Amino acid sequence: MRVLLALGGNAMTNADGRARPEDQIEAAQVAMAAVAGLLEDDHEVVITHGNGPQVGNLLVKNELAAGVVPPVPLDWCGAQTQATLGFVLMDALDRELAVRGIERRSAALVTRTLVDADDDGFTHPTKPIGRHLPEAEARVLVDHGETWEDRGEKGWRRVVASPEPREILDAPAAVALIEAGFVVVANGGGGIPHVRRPDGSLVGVEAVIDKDLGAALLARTTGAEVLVIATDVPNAVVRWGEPDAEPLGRVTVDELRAHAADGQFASGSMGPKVDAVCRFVETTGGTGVITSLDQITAAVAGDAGTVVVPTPLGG
Ligand SMILES: NC(=O)OP(=O)(O)O
Repeated sequence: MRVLLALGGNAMTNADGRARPEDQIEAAQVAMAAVAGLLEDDHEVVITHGNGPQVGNLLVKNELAAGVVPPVPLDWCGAQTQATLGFVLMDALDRELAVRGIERRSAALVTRTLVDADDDGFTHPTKPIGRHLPEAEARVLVDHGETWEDRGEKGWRRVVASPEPREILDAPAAVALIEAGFVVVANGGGGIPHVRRPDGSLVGVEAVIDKDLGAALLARTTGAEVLVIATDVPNAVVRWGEPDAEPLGRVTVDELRAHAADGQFASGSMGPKVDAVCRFVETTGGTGVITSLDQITAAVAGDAGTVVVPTPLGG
């Protein structure tokens, strides 16, 4: 089967959310063990990844160095994260494949994604990026024109525009590489957001696309049969944090949509993951999976994780 694996920002940092190079290399190694497991089971694997921590760190570097070297816009920062995380993932996969004696080549594709210039996301920033700060420090940055919001016990986090992904512009290149046998890393950070000008040309815009929604579109566009959203918990859970909390196993897409409508999944964390797998299942009839990295091979076999399937006719 062709499997699209979406790695969250947390899968590319250490347990405290730190994104030093060594943290990212170590986290990538864990993720690529899961990919190698899927390859051993004869699946084709396409990988995408988040970039929230990394793109936020690049913006901070921009600000600190502004008087010395020219700052670059947010779409440039997103492109830089695709390149950096792409090579880190490829190196980690090569190491894992060598240990297991598997021969497979990989490629990381700088990928542009089309968004609408008048998307509400440009006027209502929702995408959390970068580090958490205490409220007092965040409010100083708000006074300088940035948008920050309270993200709970970890503190405040900057939020930026996050328009809806409409088209993976470079999907044909990804498909060509997949068909040629490559393990492809594509559409990192949801893709580099672009709009089409009235004359038909493309231009990058300052935003960060939700990588789960980008993953759902990439999975559909590349003909994946399974979309796996890897996160830090083995299942989506209803009544999270309550004594009768219930991890969801196999559910229909209508059942999962009903839980979402009931407010069971937090926006900015489990909410977009649930929305992404539902979109994928609804538009393709394929299977959506939400699970942790260590459960991925079992989840793709239907034996672990939250496995979302089409609602039967009349169901
Ligand atoms: N772009 C994006 O959604 O990144 P994270 O998953 O790391 O937040």
